[in-house]
Amino acid sequence: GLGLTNKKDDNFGEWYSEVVVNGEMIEYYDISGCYILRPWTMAIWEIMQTFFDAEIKKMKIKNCYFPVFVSPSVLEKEKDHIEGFAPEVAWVTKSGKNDLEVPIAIRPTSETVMYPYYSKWIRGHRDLPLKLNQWCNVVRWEFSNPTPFIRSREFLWQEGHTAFATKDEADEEVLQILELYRRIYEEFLAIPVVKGKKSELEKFAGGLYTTSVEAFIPNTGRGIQGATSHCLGQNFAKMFEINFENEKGEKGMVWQNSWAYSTRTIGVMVMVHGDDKGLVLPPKVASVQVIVVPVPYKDADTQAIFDACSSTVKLLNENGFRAEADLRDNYSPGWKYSHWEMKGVPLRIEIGPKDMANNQVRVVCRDNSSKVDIPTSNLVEQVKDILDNIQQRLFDAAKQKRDACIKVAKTWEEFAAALNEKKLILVPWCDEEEVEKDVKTRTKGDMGAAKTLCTPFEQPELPEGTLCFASGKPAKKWTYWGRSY
Ligand SMILES: O=C1CCCN[C@@H]1CCCn1cnc2ccccc2c1=O
Repeated sequence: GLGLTNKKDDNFGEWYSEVVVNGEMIEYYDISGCYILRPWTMAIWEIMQTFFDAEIKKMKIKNCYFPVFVSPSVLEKEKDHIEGFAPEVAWVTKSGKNDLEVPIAIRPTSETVMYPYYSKWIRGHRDLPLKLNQWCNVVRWEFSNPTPFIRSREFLWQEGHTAFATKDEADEEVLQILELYRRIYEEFLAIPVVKGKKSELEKFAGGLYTTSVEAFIPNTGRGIQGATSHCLGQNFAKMFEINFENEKGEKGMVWQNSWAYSTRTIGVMVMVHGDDKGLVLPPKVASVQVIVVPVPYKDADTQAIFDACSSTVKLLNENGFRAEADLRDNYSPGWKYSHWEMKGVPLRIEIGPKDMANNQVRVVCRDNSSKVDIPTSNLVEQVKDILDNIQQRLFDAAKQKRDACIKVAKTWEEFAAALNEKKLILVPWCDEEEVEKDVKTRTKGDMGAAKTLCTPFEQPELPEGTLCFASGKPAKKWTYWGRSY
């Protein structure tokens, strides 16, 4: 049959795998950790890409494309950048039957691919700022449990790599990009995120500081890094000798940023909004926002009903909506309802003989199953309002659920209890790396250790004398902790 065999609140992992397959987003592939992205997924990716690409073009950031292959010499340019990641690098060692003289790496990220050329292209201050982005795939040969969209050996992303004459310019862009990532999540995917700064332990080791938008999955009680915007400082400029002559003729190193979001965003959206009937797509990213289904009746004028469906689709498409009609004559209306609910289409319009007679249509919302009959006279206006309401309802519901998972803890006992309750935990912390490592050790287990997720830019009041939840030392900041993906 059509329905899901797994329930979201019973066995989340199986539910998730079933929903992305039954919703026709993913097809499993014969190489572990690799997934086929079907059109239903690519349409969502392209809608986000259209928004983000237009926004970075407004910032005078240009798209480019660098090779997927990296020579070992540049990849291993800087030990501390690559050491932790080396096991994840995939290598090409042969062509045909012959071994390659020197193995070639597949890009896991493109700093080392691009920056030797940044060094060549940047001579004087007039060459700055250099702001490039690329839409591409990257490969990281991960070993922990692969999960469609969330953790795969190959994924699609955009990676921005910018170089400035001053730190101020870099600092400003880091936050501009982070705001775009917040908009991707909150305005398109209807997912609340926290903007903040990563700890020294969790940041990108090759950079100066890392900012991120952090989401949360209530069903598993795990935080998930939604997207990152790093200030690299002058670390890579030093490594790759990217310097320039400023106005006064002095030599200086550039200040750089790098930032990315990936197809992981889509997995977060499925996890947050999906239910036991399948996917639930926010209208802003739904490739089909409205599905029109004819409800023919034995002696009714079936052709007239089909024509009404087609003209309804035409009217909605002319007004900027993404609508389709399911006129297949080999499936019943009931079958079609389940099918498009599984695929998460936000709005269904049913047209039967009664609707025809009353010049109305029956509208059903996917998120809360509400049904309403609306006159065909101002259909476009009503559909616009209903889709906007669905978008807002999905965000409000996700935010309410996420906020209900937030727990403030001031002592170790409160922290440990909250962790067991799968909470997102906000604590006063002394900001000492040793303490962070100690918490990881103390919370190690088959569920994974607790770690810092981010220090939110929005800091609650921290009264004088507040002590760190873990070390008892004077607390310096409020920080979100939890288990994570
Ligand atoms: O996040 C971003 C944003 C986009 C550009 N890259 C940065 C940092 C990537 C960090 N990283 C992550 N996995 C890796 C895996 C293998 C080799 C190197 C790396 C690596 O440098």
